Amino acid sequence: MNQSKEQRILNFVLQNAVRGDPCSVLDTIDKYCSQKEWAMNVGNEKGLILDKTVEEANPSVALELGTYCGYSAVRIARLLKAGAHLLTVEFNPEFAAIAKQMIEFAGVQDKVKLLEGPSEEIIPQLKKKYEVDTLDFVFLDHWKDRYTPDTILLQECNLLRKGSVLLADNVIVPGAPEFLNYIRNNPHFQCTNYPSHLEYMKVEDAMEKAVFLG
Ligand SMILES: Oc1cc(-c2ccc(F)cc2)cc2cccnc12
Ligand SMILES: [Mg+2]
Repeated sequence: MNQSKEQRILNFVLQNAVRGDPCSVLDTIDKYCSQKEWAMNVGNEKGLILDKTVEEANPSVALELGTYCGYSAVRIARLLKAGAHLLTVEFNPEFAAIAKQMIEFAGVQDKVKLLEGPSEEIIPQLKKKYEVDTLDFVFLDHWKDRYTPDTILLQECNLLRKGSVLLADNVIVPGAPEFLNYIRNNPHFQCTNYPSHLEYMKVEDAMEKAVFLG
Protein backbone atom coordinates (compact mmCIF):
# COMPACT_ATOMS: atom_id res chain seq x y z
CA MET A 1 0.00 0.00 0.00
CA ASN A 2 1.71 3.20 -1.01
CA GLN A 3 2.52 5.72 1.72
CA SER A 4 0.57 8.88 2.51
CA LYS A 5 2.21 12.31 2.19
CA GLU A 6 1.99 12.60 5.99
CA GLN A 7 3.86 9.29 6.41
CA ARG A 8 6.54 10.56 4.00
CA ILE A 9 6.91 13.74 6.06
CA LEU A 10 7.26 11.71 9.28
CA ASN A 11 9.80 9.34 7.70
CA PHE A 12 11.86 12.30 6.48
CA VAL A 13 11.90 13.66 10.05
CA LEU A 14 12.80 10.27 11.58
CA GLN A 15 15.72 9.97 9.14
CA ASN A 16 16.96 13.58 9.12
CA ALA A 17 16.05 15.39 12.35
CA VAL A 18 17.67 15.10 15.77
CA ARG A 19 15.60 13.03 18.22
CA GLY A 20 14.57 15.13 21.25
CA ASP A 21 15.30 18.42 19.46
CA PRO A 22 12.01 20.23 18.65
CA CYS A 23 13.70 22.95 16.55
CA SER A 24 15.39 20.36 14.37
CA VAL A 25 12.01 18.63 13.85
CA LEU A 26 10.38 21.93 12.83
CA ASP A 27 13.26 22.85 10.47
CA THR A 28 13.19 19.38 8.90
CA ILE A 29 9.42 19.49 8.26
CA ASP A 30 9.77 22.98 6.76
CA LYS A 31 12.65 21.77 4.56
CA TYR A 32 10.63 18.82 3.24
CA CYS A 33 7.41 20.79 2.71
CA SER A 34 9.11 23.72 0.98
CA GLN A 35 11.37 21.60 -1.25
CA LYS A 36 9.49 18.34 -1.86
CA GLU A 37 5.78 18.27 -1.01
CA TRP A 38 3.59 21.14 0.15
CA ALA A 39 1.62 20.39 3.32
CA MET A 40 -0.66 22.43 5.57
CA ASN A 41 1.70 22.97 8.51
CA VAL A 42 1.56 26.51 9.85
CA GLY A 43 5.17 26.90 8.65
CA ASN A 44 7.98 29.15 9.80
CA GLU A 45 6.67 32.60 8.83
CA LYS A 46 3.29 32.25 10.53
CA GLY A 47 5.08 30.04 13.07
CA LEU A 48 7.01 33.08 14.29
CA ILE A 49 3.69 34.92 14.88
CA LEU A 50 2.47 31.83 16.78
CA ASP A 51 5.69 31.79 18.83
CA LYS A 52 5.37 35.45 19.85
CA THR A 53 1.68 35.04 20.74
CA VAL A 54 2.39 31.94 22.87
CA GLU A 55 5.35 33.62 24.60
CA GLU A 56 3.24 36.66 25.41
CA ALA A 57 0.37 34.52 26.74
CA ASN A 58 2.78 32.18 28.57
CA PRO A 59 -0.07 29.67 29.01
CA SER A 60 -0.36 27.02 31.73
CA VAL A 61 -3.11 25.28 29.73
CA ALA A 62 -3.25 25.59 25.93
CA LEU A 63 -5.63 24.04 23.40
CA GLU A 64 -4.96 23.42 19.71
CA LEU A 65 -7.76 22.55 17.29
CA GLY A 66 -6.28 20.75 14.29
CA THR A 67 -3.10 18.78 15.04
CA TYR A 68 -2.38 17.47 11.52
CA CYS A 69 1.23 16.14 11.62
CA GLY A 70 2.03 17.77 14.95
CA TYR A 71 4.15 20.66 13.62
CA SER A 72 2.38 23.39 15.62
CA ALA A 73 1.95 21.12 18.64
CA VAL A 74 5.76 20.74 18.73
CA ARG A 75 6.11 24.48 18.03
CA ILE A 76 3.84 25.43 20.95
CA ALA A 77 5.02 22.74 23.39
CA ARG A 78 8.70 23.74 23.02
CA LEU A 79 7.79 27.18 24.46
CA LEU A 80 5.70 26.00 27.45
CA LYS A 81 6.98 26.59 31.00
CA ALA A 82 7.52 23.69 33.42
CA GLY A 83 4.20 22.11 34.39
CA ALA A 84 2.29 23.71 31.51
CA HIS A 85 0.57 21.53 28.93
CA LEU A 86 -1.04 21.54 25.50
CA LEU A 87 -4.21 19.64 24.58
CA THR A 88 -4.37 19.11 20.82
CA VAL A 89 -7.46 17.82 19.00
CA GLU A 90 -7.34 15.88 15.72
CA PHE A 91 -10.37 14.38 13.97
CA ASN A 92 -8.49 12.32 11.34
CA PRO A 93 -7.08 9.07 12.83
CA GLU A 94 -4.30 8.79 10.22
CA PHE A 95 -3.11 12.32 11.00
CA ALA A 96 -3.37 11.63 14.76
CA ALA A 97 -1.16 8.54 14.43
CA ILE A 98 1.49 10.53 12.54
CA ALA A 99 1.32 13.44 15.00
CA LYS A 100 1.74 11.13 18.01
CA GLN A 101 5.01 9.82 16.56
CA MET A 102 6.16 13.33 15.58
CA ILE A 103 5.48 14.68 19.10
CA GLU A 104 7.32 11.74 20.72
CA PHE A 105 10.32 12.05 18.37
CA ALA A 106 10.58 15.76 19.23
CA GLY A 107 10.61 14.83 22.93
CA VAL A 108 7.67 17.03 23.96
CA GLN A 109 5.24 14.17 24.71
CA ASP A 110 5.17 15.00 28.45
CA LYS A 111 3.73 18.44 27.64
CA VAL A 112 1.24 17.37 24.98
CA LYS A 113 -2.00 15.40 25.20
CA LEU A 114 -3.37 14.39 21.79
CA LEU A 115 -7.16 13.96 21.78
CA GLU A 116 -8.63 12.14 18.79
CA GLY A 117 -12.14 13.08 17.71
CA PRO A 118 -14.33 15.94 16.52
CA SER A 119 -13.75 19.26 18.32
CA GLU A 120 -17.47 19.71 18.95
CA GLU A 121 -17.47 16.46 20.98
CA ILE A 122 -14.17 17.04 22.81
CA ILE A 123 -14.62 20.68 23.85
CA PRO A 124 -17.61 19.87 26.12
CA GLN A 125 -15.51 17.12 27.77
CA LEU A 126 -12.52 19.32 28.63
CA LYS A 127 -13.66 20.34 32.12
CA LYS A 128 -14.79 17.01 33.53
CA LYS A 129 -12.89 14.39 31.52
CA TYR A 130 -9.64 16.34 30.96
CA GLU A 131 -9.68 18.35 34.20
CA VAL A 132 -9.43 21.73 32.54
CA ASP A 133 -10.55 24.79 34.50
CA THR A 134 -10.04 27.53 31.89
CA LEU A 135 -7.85 27.81 28.76
CA ASP A 136 -5.11 30.43 28.64
CA PHE A 137 -4.41 30.01 24.92
CA VAL A 138 -6.32 28.46 21.97
CA PHE A 139 -4.85 27.91 18.47
CA LEU A 140 -7.58 27.44 15.85
CA ASP A 141 -6.14 25.62 12.84
CA HIS A 142 -8.77 23.09 11.83
CA TRP A 143 -11.61 23.29 9.32
CA LYS A 144 -12.49 26.94 8.83
CA ASP A 145 -16.26 26.40 9.11
CA ARG A 146 -15.66 25.18 12.69
CA TYR A 147 -13.90 28.35 13.91
CA THR A 148 -17.11 30.22 14.86
CA PRO A 149 -19.15 27.33 16.31
CA ASP A 150 -16.17 26.13 18.34
CA THR A 151 -15.46 29.65 19.65
CA ILE A 152 -19.12 29.87 20.73
CA LEU A 153 -18.86 26.40 22.30
CA LEU A 154 -15.73 27.40 24.26
CA GLN A 155 -17.71 30.31 25.75
CA GLU A 156 -20.80 28.18 26.47
CA CYS A 157 -18.59 25.64 28.29
CA ASN A 158 -17.04 28.45 30.40
CA LEU A 159 -13.57 27.53 29.16
CA LEU A 160 -12.45 31.12 28.54
CA ARG A 161 -11.45 33.61 31.21
CA LYS A 162 -10.64 37.35 31.08
CA GLY A 163 -7.42 37.50 29.04
CA SER A 164 -7.69 34.11 27.28
CA VAL A 165 -5.92 34.43 23.92
CA LEU A 166 -7.32 32.88 20.73
CA LEU A 167 -5.14 32.76 17.61
CA ALA A 168 -6.68 31.65 14.29
CA ASP A 169 -4.68 30.49 11.25
CA ASN A 170 -5.76 30.94 7.60
CA VAL A 171 -8.19 33.79 7.95
CA ILE A 172 -7.38 34.78 4.33
CA VAL A 173 -6.50 31.42 2.71
CA PRO A 174 -8.51 29.17 2.72
CA GLY A 175 -10.29 31.99 4.58
CA ALA A 176 -12.66 32.30 7.52
CA PRO A 177 -14.80 35.34 6.61
CA GLU A 178 -17.73 34.37 8.80
CA PHE A 179 -15.38 33.92 11.80
CA LEU A 180 -13.74 37.32 11.18
CA ASN A 181 -17.17 38.94 11.01
CA TYR A 182 -18.27 37.18 14.22
CA ILE A 183 -15.16 37.86 16.29
CA ARG A 184 -14.51 41.44 15.12
CA ASN A 185 -18.11 42.50 15.89
CA ASN A 186 -18.18 40.75 19.25
CA PRO A 187 -17.69 43.21 22.17
CA HIS A 188 -16.29 40.39 24.31
CA PHE A 189 -13.18 40.08 22.13
CA GLN A 190 -10.32 42.47 21.32
CA CYS A 191 -8.98 41.52 17.85
CA THR A 192 -5.64 42.03 16.10
CA ASN A 193 -4.82 40.96 12.52
CA TYR A 194 -1.33 39.69 11.56
CA PRO A 195 -0.77 39.72 7.79
CA SER A 196 1.55 36.96 6.61
CA HIS A 197 1.77 34.36 3.82
CA LEU A 198 0.41 30.89 3.23
CA GLU A 199 2.93 28.33 4.41
CA TYR A 200 5.71 27.65 1.85
CA MET A 201 3.98 29.91 -0.76
CA LYS A 202 4.07 33.53 -1.98
CA VAL A 203 0.30 33.73 -1.39
CA GLU A 204 -1.05 36.23 1.15
CA ASP A 205 -2.59 34.84 4.31
CA ALA A 206 -3.11 36.20 7.83
CA MET A 207 -3.63 35.18 11.43
CA GLU A 208 -6.20 36.79 13.76
CA LYS A 209 -5.65 37.15 17.48
CA ALA A 210 -8.71 37.60 19.70
CA VAL A 211 -8.33 38.27 23.44
CA PHE A 212 -11.41 37.40 25.52
CA LEU A 213 -12.45 40.37 27.67
CA GLY A 214 -14.74 38.41 30.00
O1 LIG B 1 -2.92 26.21 6.87
C1 LIG B 1 -3.85 25.59 6.09
C2 LIG B 1 -3.86 25.70 4.69
C3 LIG B 1 -4.84 25.05 3.93
C4 LIG B 1 -4.82 25.18 2.46
C5 LIG B 1 -5.15 24.11 1.64
C6 LIG B 1 -5.10 24.24 0.27
C7 LIG B 1 -4.75 25.47 -0.30
F1 LIG B 1 -4.71 25.58 -1.64
C8 LIG B 1 -4.45 26.55 0.49
C9 LIG B 1 -4.49 26.41 1.88
C10 LIG B 1 -5.79 24.25 4.56
C11 LIG B 1 -5.80 24.13 5.97
C12 LIG B 1 -6.75 23.33 6.64
C13 LIG B 1 -6.70 23.23 8.01
C14 LIG B 1 -5.72 23.93 8.71
N1 LIG B 1 -4.81 24.71 8.10
C15 LIG B 1 -4.82 24.81 6.74
MG1 LIG C 1 -3.45 26.28 8.94
